[in-house]
Amino acid sequence: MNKPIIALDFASKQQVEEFLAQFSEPLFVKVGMELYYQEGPELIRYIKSLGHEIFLDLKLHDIPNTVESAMRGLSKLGVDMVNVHAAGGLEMMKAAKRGLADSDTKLIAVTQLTSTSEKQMHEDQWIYVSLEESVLHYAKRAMQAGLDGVVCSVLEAQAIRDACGQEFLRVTPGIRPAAVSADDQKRIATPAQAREKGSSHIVVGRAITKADNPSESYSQIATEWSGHQ
Ligand SMILES: O=c1ccn([C@@H]2O[C@H](COP(=O)(O)O)[C@@H](O)[C@H]2O)c(=O)[nH]1
Repeated sequence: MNKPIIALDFASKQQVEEFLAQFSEPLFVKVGMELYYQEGPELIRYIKSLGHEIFLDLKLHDIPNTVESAMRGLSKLGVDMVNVHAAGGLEMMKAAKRGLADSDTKLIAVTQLTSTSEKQMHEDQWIYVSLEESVLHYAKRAMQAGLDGVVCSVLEAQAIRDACGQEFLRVTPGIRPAAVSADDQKRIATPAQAREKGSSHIVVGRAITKADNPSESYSQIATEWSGHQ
């Protein structure tokens, strides 16, 4: 079972240091826009030096040439996973993959953000199919482009596994243990539901980072996710 991915949604390296000091084991962490835009590649090198795996969640979405060049730069960081928006299209996703050609970094595509409801998708994007159909369409395009998987919610993970196979990654944020607030997330599920419904990875931020005891919260989530309760 893959480790839960902890979203390090912090504003500074100091906050990251204080947070990571509470853990004694190697972790799988996610660095997103908030942290990377403030601390940059140096922070990635620091986290790697501690022995943690890294998902660099920058969600690239631009013309193919720009994305390919950006990915070529990111490939030098030696992170474990990066991503693009599937809405950027097949050619953009293929370009992103070309940019990573000389690295082992896995490339996944965001389908529909877990903060998006079906109603919002209709109103904001004018995509008039069901949310699951839209996510499945993006997943199939990502597979066609040669990507390693997608970011989706737990609610679509099983359908993607059925359509794209077990090896195609289903990385699922929007994870909320029972009784934890949904915040801005719309398509949420518990760690146990993620396991039952076919997620390959779960991404957890505030339920751990804002907990009174983050390492205890992490252990409880990891236990529920693994099914060894
Ligand atoms: O569809 C998506 C894609 C990325 N995210 C990111 O995951 C974490 C979730 O944080 P929580 O505090 O557990 O809600 C956050 O970094 C998002 O940028 C996502 O939520 N949904």
